[in-house]
Amino acid sequence: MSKEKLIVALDVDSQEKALELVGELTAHVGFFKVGMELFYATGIRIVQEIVAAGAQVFLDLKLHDIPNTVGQAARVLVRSGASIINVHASGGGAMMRAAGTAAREEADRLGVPAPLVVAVTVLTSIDRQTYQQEMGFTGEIAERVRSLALLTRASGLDGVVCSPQEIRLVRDACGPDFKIITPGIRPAGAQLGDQRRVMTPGEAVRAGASHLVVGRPVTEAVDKVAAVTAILDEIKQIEAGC
Ligand SMILES: O=c1ccn([C@@H]2O[C@H](COP(=O)(O)O)[C@@H](O)[C@H]2O)c(=O)[nH]1
Repeated sequence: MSKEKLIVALDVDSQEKALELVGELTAHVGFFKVGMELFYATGIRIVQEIVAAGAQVFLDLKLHDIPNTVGQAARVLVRSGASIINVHASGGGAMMRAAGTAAREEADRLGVPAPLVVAVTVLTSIDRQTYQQEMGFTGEIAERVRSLALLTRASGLDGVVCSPQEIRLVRDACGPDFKIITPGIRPAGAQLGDQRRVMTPGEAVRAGASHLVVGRPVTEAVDKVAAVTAILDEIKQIEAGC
């Protein structure tokens, strides 16, 4: 269970570096995230290679454009074999419906399982001050995450990306089957970097996350296997009810 719960973010700039990380971690990790840096450097082939190596891929490109453009892009991304693709919820309901419909249609056409399509709510790097003073919102981040999660569900998508600090409110609002994918995961004592709304792996699992996304705490560790093992042990302890 914990092997699928943890998604390691491959934030590197070449196929060689990505496949080296996959090779090193694959005995422990069943899910990897391909984001903009790696995708722009390598294209869709890197996703196909990781899938061929036996792991699942969250293709984190955060599509955000007019509905037709996002729908057509989602159609192409389904051909990669990714298990999860995503859009920005702030693109609106029509855009999200276009992504979901296109992904299901293309998967049907190819005779493959449709990927989960999820929507990013408020980036985990944004804190209250940035949200209100720079971005000009008057309410709380949690309120916006809740309303975007409800819009995501109403638009027929499978779940959201949010910070671990909003897991419980999204779970309460959207129900037990809604996927909640949380970056902003930092083991106790780890560097925050640019992340602002964070929790530890154990806290996020206890709050009800479907998947945890972890990048630098693993990929920048001297002993990456030890870093992953420590996170998995923390997840397992919570799952076992300790
Ligand atoms: O709100 C968001 C959405 C996506 N991300 C992505 O997750 C990883 C986190 O990496 P760390 O090194 O563990 O900070 C990264 O690829 C982001 O693009 C996010 O952090 N927050």
